[in-house]
Amino acid sequence: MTIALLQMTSGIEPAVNAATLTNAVAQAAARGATMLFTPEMSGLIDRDGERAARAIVAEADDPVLDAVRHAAARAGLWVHLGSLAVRRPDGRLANRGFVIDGAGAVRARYDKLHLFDVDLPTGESWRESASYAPGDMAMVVDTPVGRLGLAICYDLRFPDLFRALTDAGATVLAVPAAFTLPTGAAHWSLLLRARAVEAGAWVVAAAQTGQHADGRTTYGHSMVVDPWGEAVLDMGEAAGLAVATIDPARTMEVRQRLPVLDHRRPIPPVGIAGA
Ligand SMILES: O=C(O)CNC(=O)[C@H](CS)NC(=O)CCC(=O)C(=O)O
Repeated sequence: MTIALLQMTSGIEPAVNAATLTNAVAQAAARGATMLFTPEMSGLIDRDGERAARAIVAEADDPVLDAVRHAAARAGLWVHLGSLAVRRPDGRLANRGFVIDGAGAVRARYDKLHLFDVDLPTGESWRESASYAPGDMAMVVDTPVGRLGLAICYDLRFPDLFRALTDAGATVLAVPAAFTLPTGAAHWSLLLRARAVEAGAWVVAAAQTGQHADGRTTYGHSMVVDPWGEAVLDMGEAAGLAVATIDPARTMEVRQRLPVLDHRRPIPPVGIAGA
């Protein structure tokens, strides 16, 4: 099964990002892919809050979602649109991922659960929760590549979410991202490989990369990790499209060889000695 990943340097103009996405859909189909994966915030990367607020609309009015759905239908390709910023009915924003089928229909949505409120030693400071509301539901969805568990970026640091997705039958875990440079260099591949090994599942992580028009820099290194923890694709820093092969039989083989999912135990109460 061939999948495609789009590594992007999304900018501040949704129409330009939409064109990159629709081109990638056509290219991925031409290269024989069954499904395309795109990064977090594919449709807009803009840290200018006022300008972004004008560009971010309700899901039903989102021009990027509309363009990608039509492209998917034209190509007969499934697409995981890693995320878009959308305005919720209550006025707050959601960082929302979409799984779109080969007829252009939205099969699943997922609103990022863990919001990135972090101060880095470099002086970079993020307060995602100032504008975004967290989701209230985790999600798996059946796709041609298997049962797909949905996560977004900073979610990668919370293994409980991935455990829940695995318990719900996920055999492929999607982690679209826009990682920072320092945290990417220190933790990105480590955490992706750990999630794959713990779950005995494929991890597909399409990422933002490079210097964005809003001034930020992202880490890149979109990856596919197999259920044994081996990185079968690492896209480095250049933007563009790559393909990889997902073998569902490999999941079963690894889960049989090392049946950690069957060996789980309810964790008994934790004693605190010396207290
Ligand atoms: O808001 C946008 O425009 C795009 N979204 C992001 O950049 C998000 C939220 S600020 N970034 C992360 O979650 C980085 C996590 C990370 O780097 C880590 O966990 O180390």
